[in-house]
Amino acid sequence: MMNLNPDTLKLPQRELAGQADKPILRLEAIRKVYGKHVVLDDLNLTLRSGEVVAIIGPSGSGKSTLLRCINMLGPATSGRVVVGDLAIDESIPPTAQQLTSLRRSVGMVFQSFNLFPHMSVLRNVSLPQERVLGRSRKDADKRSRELLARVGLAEKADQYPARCSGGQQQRIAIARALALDPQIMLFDEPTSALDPELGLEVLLVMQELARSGMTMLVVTHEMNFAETVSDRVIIMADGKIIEEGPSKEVMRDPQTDRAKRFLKAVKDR
Ligand SMILES: Nc1ncnc2c1ncn2[C@@H]1O[C@H](COP(=O)(O)OP(=O)(O)OP(=O)(O)O)[C@@H](O)[C@H]1O
Repeated sequence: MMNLNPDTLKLPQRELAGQADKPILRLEAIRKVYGKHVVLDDLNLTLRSGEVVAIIGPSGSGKSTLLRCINMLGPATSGRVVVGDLAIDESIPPTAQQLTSLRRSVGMVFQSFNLFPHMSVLRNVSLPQERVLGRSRKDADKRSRELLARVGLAEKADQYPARCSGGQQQRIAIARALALDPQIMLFDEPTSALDPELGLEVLLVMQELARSGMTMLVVTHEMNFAETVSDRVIIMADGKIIEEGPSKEVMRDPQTDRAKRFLKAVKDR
């Protein structure tokens, strides 16, 4: 079986020159409270254009909640999310225009694929483009076929999702998110519902996406991904970022306090 081996699949240094300082996503003092339970505790985070950041941490540390705040699927209690030129105060209901801009700018891939079972694969990828971007069906279908080819599924376009494996369905979900030409892609444990072999297909697509320069924020338990594909690793616990740093530093040197905390966070899951 193929493997995401750090030595065989190490990416060439991606070209970030010229954009390295440009923040594309800024989270400012994000706080999320359920009753007395503080799930996100004044969290700050900045992603630069083209950066791939892996978030790891024990169950219940707030990783999914954070992603859901970024695209307002579950707004934070307070704080600000800035995506490119769009700034959203999480404590105020967004306008329809803000929400549309956000949905265009931020693509999201979930653990479950959430494809429409009664629509063909092609239609699943085309429909959001028509609804959100106002593309014609012809243009949307053309773009969908390009993206399905990019995720290795050109031949599945006219089939129904039920005829596709879990790994294929997740790759379709990635194509669907990419079809809106997002500035950032969020992934919430995209492989955890899949057998390792099918998960690998998805990871390889994500690796290709990272290589192409897409800005990505990825909640994952895939240590190989965090080590070989991401530029930076963030460790969350109790709604806070307890550690962060370049992947190689965090993942490679088991002697540092940082790495020990990281390993404990993963073991505690
Ligand atoms: N709707 C809700 N109402 C109350 N508490 C919630 C709600 N959604 C999440 N929580 C709590 O928020 C905390 C963080 O949950 P979250 O799903 O973000 O964690 P996580 O780090 O993604 O965990 P996992 O790795 O298990 O998915 C948990 O304690 C959870 O019980």
